[in-house]
Amino acid sequence: MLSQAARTLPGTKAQPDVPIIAVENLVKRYKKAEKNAVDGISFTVPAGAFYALLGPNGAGKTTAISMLTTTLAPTSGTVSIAGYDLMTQADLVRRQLGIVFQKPSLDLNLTAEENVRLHATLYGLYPYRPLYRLMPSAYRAQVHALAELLGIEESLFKPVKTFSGGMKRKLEIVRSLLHRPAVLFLDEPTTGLDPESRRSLWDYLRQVRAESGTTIFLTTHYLEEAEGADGICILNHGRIVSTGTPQQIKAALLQPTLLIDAQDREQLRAELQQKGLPFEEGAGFSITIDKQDIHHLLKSLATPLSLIQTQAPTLEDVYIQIIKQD
Ligand SMILES: Nc1ncnc2c1ncn2[C@@H]1O[C@H](COP(=O)(O)OP(=O)(O)OP(=O)(O)O)[C@@H](O)[C@H]1O
Repeated sequence: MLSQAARTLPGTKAQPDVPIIAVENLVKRYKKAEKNAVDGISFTVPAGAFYALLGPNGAGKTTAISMLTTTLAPTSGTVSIAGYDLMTQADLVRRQLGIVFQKPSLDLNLTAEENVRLHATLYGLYPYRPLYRLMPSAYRAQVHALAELLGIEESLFKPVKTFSGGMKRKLEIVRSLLHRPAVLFLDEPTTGLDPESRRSLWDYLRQVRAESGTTIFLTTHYLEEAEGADGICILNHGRIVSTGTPQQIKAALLQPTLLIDAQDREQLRAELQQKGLPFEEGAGFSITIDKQDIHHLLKSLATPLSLIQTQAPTLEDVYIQIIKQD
């Protein structure tokens, strides 16, 4: 469990019905570029949500997240985070953010705790003391609670160079949560991690959300990581090509597939052709069909079936379709 110090919610102006992130017509055109890298995107993220920004290489994700985190100036548009305006109140916005970028920025020769302490004192959160035990008790309580939350408390005093990739990521997250940000930005946080470390990182991030109410804004290439998101925004060529909950995005684009097969494939193929039903033949006959019509179709088939399966589309199926169509 978290100590009181770590549990305290961020000091933001966030209210449940007011979006914690509001982006309106955001544009970025790099110098000498012929096209906008981010081309007029608008979306909102409710406080406490888990929001995912997806898109293929070069879609504009890093450009967008860099603008939202105040490290890159927008060409035009407005962004407000926790009620503060990105253009006119960048300092206040920055205080609301925790950021974990693609490239780790840890000092490998220091221990995990020393990395955290350096960050805490650089950001003026606590006065610097040369030893952990001399640091204020509030700092020690907070570091301990966060390390426990992320499952690295036993390694706090070990040099970071002995850490696995997953542990380094977790340490960066501990560090980025120290000032109790309202929004935690994660740019492809699980790239390069093995499946087990990825899963464990997600378990811990879920816990972070549950315990602190922190909004999580993520970019990822791993579509299954976005399946559990409250909201998703898919970018391509700098524009939003789809947005909504994973269910809404899937429902709008893909219907479930019915997979059937028979000992007598020829007869089944002929029957499907006769009905004018488009199908793909592979491990069986894959038919895209309205849910209501499945029963009707099955009843009408004379060929004895050896396989009947319905397959719901994954976010990845939908994603590939969206990007192909764009
Ligand atoms: N500093 C820069 N100067 C000029 N063009 C840039 C710069 N950074 C990115 N771009 C261009 O902007 C577009 C969007 O790039 P961005 O890195 O934001 O995409 P991304 O979705 O993050 O891609 P990836 O998944 O590969 O990280 C690309 O066409 C890229 O070439």
